[in-house]
Amino acid sequence: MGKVYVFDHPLIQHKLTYIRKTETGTKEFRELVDEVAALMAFEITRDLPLEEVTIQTPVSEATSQVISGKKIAIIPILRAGLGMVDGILDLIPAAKVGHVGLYRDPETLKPVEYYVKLPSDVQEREMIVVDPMLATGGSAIEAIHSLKKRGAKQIRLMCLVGAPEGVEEIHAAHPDVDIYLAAMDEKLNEKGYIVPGLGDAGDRLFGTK
Ligand SMILES: O=P(O)(O)OC[C@H]1O[C@H](OP(=O)(O)OP(=O)(O)O)[C@H](O)[C@@H]1O
Ligand SMILES: O=c1cc[nH]c(=O)[nH]1
Ligand SMILES: [Mg+2]
Repeated sequence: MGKVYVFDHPLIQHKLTYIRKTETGTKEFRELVDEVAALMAFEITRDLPLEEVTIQTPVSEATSQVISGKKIAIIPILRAGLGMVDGILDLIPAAKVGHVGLYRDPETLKPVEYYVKLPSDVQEREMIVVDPMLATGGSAIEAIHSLKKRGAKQIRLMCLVGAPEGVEEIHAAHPDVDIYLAAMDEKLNEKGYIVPGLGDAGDRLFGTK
């Protein structure tokens, strides 16, 4: 069974509060999502393997540590996942970026896939699937399924806000995938929106409503 981690760092929680607020406009919303994604990337990379190297400081020779070549790919679920990419790349500039295009049908709440483009070395990379919202879980389940179908072996899911219903569905469909959240909210409403949530992440990011 996959694990769920909720990042309780005060900076993440503070910024998330402003992301949630109705009066936060597109520009600020976008900046805050970017900043929270970077802070979450800092937390999620805690377990990256290190190796020792010998270097020369201005004073002496020293043994020091560098990240030992772990290959990472960031996979935003379009559209809203795009809002998290730049913040993560600020911390992991060598990561490759793959895209999975999905939208949730507003009537059925089922995901509809319209685009997939991944790095060619999918099998060797650790994939971090990103999307601000984990609601019913349908979109993330489909995205992860799409990655596995193309050979991905190591997959993690990073979202800003999750609903308990969606987390449960991911565990059932993909027990090998750990989930990383900035907040676990209360529930879904009758339209499949996260309560209290932050509204429609894609529309708020791109100003389409
Ligand atoms: O867990 P689920 O119930 O599947 O819902 C979550 C999905 O819904 C939103 O995308 P949306 O369909 O609004 O597409 P968009 O990002 O293009 O706005 C969100 O960004 C997730 O991808
Ligand atoms: O609350 C929700 C649920 C799905 N998609 C969103 O953007 N927000
Ligand atoms: Mg949307």
